[in-house]
Order: sequence, then structure tokens, then C-alpha cells
Amino acid sequence: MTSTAAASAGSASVLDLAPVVPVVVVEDVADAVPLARALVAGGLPAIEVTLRTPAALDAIRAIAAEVPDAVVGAGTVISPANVADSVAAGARFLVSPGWTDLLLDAMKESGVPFLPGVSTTSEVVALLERGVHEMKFFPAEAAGGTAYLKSLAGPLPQARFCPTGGVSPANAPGYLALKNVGCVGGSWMLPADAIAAKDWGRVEALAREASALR
Ligand SMILES: O=C(O)C(=O)C[C@H](O)[C@H](O)COP(=O)(O)O
Repeated sequence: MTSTAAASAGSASVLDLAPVVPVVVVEDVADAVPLARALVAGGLPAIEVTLRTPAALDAIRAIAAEVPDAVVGAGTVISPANVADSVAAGARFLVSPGWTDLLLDAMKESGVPFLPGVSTTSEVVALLERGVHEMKFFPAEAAGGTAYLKSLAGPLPQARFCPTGGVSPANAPGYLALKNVGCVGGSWMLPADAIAAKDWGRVEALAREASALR
């Protein structure tokens, strides 16, 4: 792992782990370790494994055990049970597409850094009210993109974001240039055909390009 990512993994900030956080959907647990190694080799050590597939928790467990240079987290965390399962599997951060009081309480109690998802101003204000200043902006492009986040920076400068959803190599630099953006999330470095072909060299090359975006 880069020593920066290793050092920050225990801190309260997910946004400062890496400029780009790959969002991974693992269908076959056998892909988890080679995929994570390719991302780390390409310079993307913070990896969000979404809880969208039955293989997800085993994938988190395998990456946590076998890829020490990765900082593996769980995505699509939408319930207290998801929080507990993710932390038990070794997730070092948690990301949700949206949040409720129940989910936020569980995330706060988990002991690991977390990013609750928001897409409206009121959700941002509600999180600030709960003492949470770092959040995922989802679905970033559909919810207003860079123009929306720029507009929030005036009235709500205390909020910092990880925009995710429709982020690409073309629009990522625009997000990363905003003062209220710490990192971006995205799946573009993990094309479905590359994963199906187990083409880890291609994943590594795409990760390397992504890690150079900032
Ligand atoms: O699964 C979740 O918890 C999500 O919130 C969705 C993901 O963050 C996006 O699906 C990634 O978006 P793309 O980069 O456009 O593929």
C-alpha cells in the first residue's frame, strides 16, 4: 500500500484515502483478490466493494486477508445488518447511496469511517446537524453534477463530498477541481468485459490512468 493510504485508513476520513475510489461489483469471489491487486498496482488502494452480490462479503474478507496494501470498504450499505456484516468481514470504511437515522446511527457506532449518500440540500443539512461533514454525492451526474456541488459550496462550505454515479475520466477532473470534493467514486476502471475475461492487466492500466487524474 502506499504509506499515505495505510496511514489514513485508521483516520476518520474516507475522502482523503485516494482521489479516485473504484466501485466494484464482484460476481465471482475468485476475482476479488486479483482484481484488488490490479487496482492497487495501478495506484488505487481504496476499494469499495458493493454489497450488491452474494459474493460481496466473501470478496471483502478475501481482499482484507490477502491484499494488505488495499484499504477495502463496503458499498451499498443500506441497513444496520449491512454495517455489522461489512465490519465483521473486514471492511475498513462504509459507503451508502442514501441514509436514514437508523442507518446513520449504526454507521456512527461501527467504529470505522463512513460516507452516507446525499443528493439534496436538505439531506446535507440534516447530516451536518448530526455532526457528519463528509458524504457521498449520489447519483452525481443525474443529481446535478459539478454545477450542483459548486452551488453548495457557498452556503454549506463545511460539507465535503465524494461524487459517484456517472463519473468518468472525462468529467472526473472537473469534480476533483472543486474545493468541496475530496475524491470521486466510479466503476469505469472495471469494465464488465475485462472482468469476464479476467484481464487484470487492463484493469491495472485503467486504474493507473485514473490515479493520475488529480
Ligand atoms: O452501489 C451503490 O451503493 C451505489 O451507490 C452505486 C454506485 O456508487 C454507482 O453505481 C457507481 O456509479 P458508476 O460509476 O456510474 O457505475
